[in-house]
Amino acid sequence: MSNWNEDPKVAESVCEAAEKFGFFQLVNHGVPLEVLDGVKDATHRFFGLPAEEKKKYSKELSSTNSVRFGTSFSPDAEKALEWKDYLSLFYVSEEEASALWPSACRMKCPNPQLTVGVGRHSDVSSLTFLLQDEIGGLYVRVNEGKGEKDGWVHVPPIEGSLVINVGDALQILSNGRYKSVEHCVIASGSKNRISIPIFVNPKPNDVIGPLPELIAAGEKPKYKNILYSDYVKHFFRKAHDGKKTVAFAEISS
Ligand SMILES: O=C(O)CCC(=O)C(=O)O
Ligand SMILES: [Fe+2]
Repeated sequence: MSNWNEDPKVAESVCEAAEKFGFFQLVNHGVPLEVLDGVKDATHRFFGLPAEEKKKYSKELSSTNSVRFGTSFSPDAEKALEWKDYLSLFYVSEEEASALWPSACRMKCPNPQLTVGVGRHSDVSSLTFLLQDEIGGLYVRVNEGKGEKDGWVHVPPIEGSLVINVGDALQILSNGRYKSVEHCVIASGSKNRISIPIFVNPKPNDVIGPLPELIAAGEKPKYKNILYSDYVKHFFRKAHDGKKTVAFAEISS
């Protein structure tokens, strides 16, 4: 990204990757390495806290909806729990973040072949920016529905890079041009992996649908207009189930 301003090829390859794969990694993005390392250290510090400390941010005890500590994805809906602890921080403003976010996790998975870290899903966001550590385990679906070519590709950790992926909201807004691709995380048998995804979302009260310019240009809308908060609620009502969330917005033919 270092010369995106001068070199039009940078924007072209971003568009091409968003159309073809829906996933790509950014390097030389200008976010200093120390900042990225600081975020990873902070994540380790939080998950390294005693269980009682972390529990203060659980759904039952947290004093705010903007900060939530939990486990799995939707424990009530999952037959087998996903092997994941998370701390969700909903960024509203700098003031709120400094007042409410915790100032500062550990388990080894005894049988990684019997579990998933994060089940197959696509993100509901417009775009996701993901900082992962050096352990790896993120897999992306390629050639979906293309028989033998259908498979999973590992997203190798690259120091200092950010993994970017297109989410369902952008797929819907672009009327399917940019693809929100299925992905999952395989748990490591021996190491604690951390990742910090930043989901850039429409506002809960936004109505999203294929952009009017696209329809004006003669495209047939593939998706209905939907309230984004309804879409997100639909996502969280289910266990992770691949790419099925977007069917909620599809116009049935
Ligand atoms: O941990 C990762 O690399 C990906 C996590 C993920 O896909 C998600 O939280 O939506
Ligand atoms: Fe995801």
